[in-house]
Amino acid sequence: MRRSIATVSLSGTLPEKLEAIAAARFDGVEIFEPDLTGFPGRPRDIRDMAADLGLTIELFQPFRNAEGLGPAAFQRTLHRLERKLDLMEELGAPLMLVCSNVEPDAIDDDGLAAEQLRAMAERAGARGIRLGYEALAWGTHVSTFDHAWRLVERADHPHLGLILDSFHTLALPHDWSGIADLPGERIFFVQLADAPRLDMATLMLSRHHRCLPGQGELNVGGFTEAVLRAGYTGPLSLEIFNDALRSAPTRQTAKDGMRSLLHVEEQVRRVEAARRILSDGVAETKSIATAPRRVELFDPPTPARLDGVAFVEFAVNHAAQAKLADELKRLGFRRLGRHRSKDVDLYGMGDIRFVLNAEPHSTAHSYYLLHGASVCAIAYEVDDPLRAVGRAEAFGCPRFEGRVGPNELSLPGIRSIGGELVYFTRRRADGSIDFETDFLLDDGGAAQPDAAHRIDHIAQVLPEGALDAAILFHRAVLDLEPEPVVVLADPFGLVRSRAISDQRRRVRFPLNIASGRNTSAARSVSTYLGAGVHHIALETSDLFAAAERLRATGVAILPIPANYYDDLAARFDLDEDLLATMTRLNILYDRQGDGEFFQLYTQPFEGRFFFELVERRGGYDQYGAANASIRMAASSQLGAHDTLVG
Ligand SMILES: O=C(O)c1ccc(O)c(O)c1
Ligand SMILES: [Mg+2]
Repeated sequence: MRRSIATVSLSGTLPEKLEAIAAARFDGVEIFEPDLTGFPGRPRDIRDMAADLGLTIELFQPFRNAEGLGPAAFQRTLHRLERKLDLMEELGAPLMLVCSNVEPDAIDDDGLAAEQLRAMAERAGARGIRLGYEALAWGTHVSTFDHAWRLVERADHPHLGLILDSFHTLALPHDWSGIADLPGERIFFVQLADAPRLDMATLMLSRHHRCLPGQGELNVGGFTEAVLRAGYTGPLSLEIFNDALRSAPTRQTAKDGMRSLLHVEEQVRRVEAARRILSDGVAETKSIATAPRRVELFDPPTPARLDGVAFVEFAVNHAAQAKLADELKRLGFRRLGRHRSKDVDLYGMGDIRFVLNAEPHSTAHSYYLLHGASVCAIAYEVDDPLRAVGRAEAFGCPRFEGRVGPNELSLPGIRSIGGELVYFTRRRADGSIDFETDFLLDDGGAAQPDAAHRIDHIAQVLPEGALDAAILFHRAVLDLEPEPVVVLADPFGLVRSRAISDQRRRVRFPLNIASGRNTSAARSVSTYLGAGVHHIALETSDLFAAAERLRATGVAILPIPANYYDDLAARFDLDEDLLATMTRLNILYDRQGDGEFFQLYTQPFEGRFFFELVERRGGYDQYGAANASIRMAASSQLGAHDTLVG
């Protein structure tokens, strides 16, 4: 598959954009006219620049409000067209995007529009240039792909074809199943963009909130599969109008764009596979469903099976190491061992493993210097760690090789987008996890019942604008799926939160973005330079027993106001004794259908992160979003130092 991107998708000057696009290994580029008009050189300089970078200029766009015009206005269109064809000849662009007329006075006459498109195609054809007609979703008379196709078919000119754009096709409630029946050779170009489903005018959604495929909620994979089934063989080109990307780092956007296209290609394979299974046995649909595809698609190693979080690694110095160890012991963790060659301790409770890394001259140490005591790595338990790394590399993640001492294992790992490390490790037949061989294990200490047995979720805060990239990373690399966005109220602003998780809910990450400057999440990001783990929730089978134990060992629990419990009593029919116990133990509550959720929070560690204990009953599948605002308000009442992560 040839991969392309429109220059409007990136920030920067035109040369910066082209360099970033080439560095991310795109094959081609759509030149968006304002990028050219504002460039202090001639079109031929742009052609040379693209050629030097190994980029094909696929298309020049947009040519607007060209059809459905009265005679005088159409004469002006033809005049304008000739000037732009001059430009395109110099630019070396073979295809012009003509979008459907959006002027209120456009004439509603298909015959006229088709005739005018034909006249334009005749002019373009004389120069060896082709025109592609695209329906804008807010076009005055032509707003759907099938209407645009009827005009193209009626105009019947070899230099006129159809341009399909996933946004315009999928954003409207319009049946797009006919795409696969279009003649593929008449589809001249395909643009891809995703978007969230927001209740706003399509024009606003398109101009400001498009996002990379995989970051939004449109079925871009299904759309692309239909386009390829129609027999289309041209490039897939990203066209992302997005406010945040206009100011995001250019190279990062280009890299994310490539990851997104690769993700779409894999989605297409999945749609094809599902279609093949569906059509098995239905003879007449079988040939259509399994007609050989004409282009090759990205085929990465399949996702490894995710069985959970194997360990979480904290970057600490000696003082923080001792303090965190003390906190963990009060929570019920035991020291399980010490690293063979490094200043690193392993703590555990149930299946939970925390690594406290105070080794000087290590990646963890650099992380500590930059961010303070914080989570610097997360390791996943998978069935095949090397396949997991191979897949991540295929999606453009740099592999990480740490320093390995004698008798130590080299853990396969990658650097994640925020700079933290991601490791993959495997459980052995004897039940131990691979990475534990690096530790000289203690022989235990007094066994006590575990307060918690596994990690339920790890919540992270991300800088403004980083959520979409994080969603795409986890989706493409780890095959996690995003859950719906929720908005949480902090006393000093709003926090947008979107969780991503695997189907079996072995791994769950709520990702939080603070939109104000003063929310706890925003202050945490600015104080500690970047993203980070905000809290770790541990799952327990008996939160009430665990809470009593934490009280006894002196863990500082976040105090919850009495008003909250009055409100609970009003909202839910809860047993009075239960409510009294929850009040005493600062346990919060939520309900979803028959499912119930109990949770409590510890006070923040060094103002950086905290722990949560949760008990899920009866299939409760959320995170107590209703309680997050209570938590943020409650922690704002703590001492100034401790309020940072709220
Ligand atoms: O918003 C627009 O005007 C616009 C222009 C060109 C396109 O290809 C498109 O999808 C939208
Ligand atoms: Mg478009």
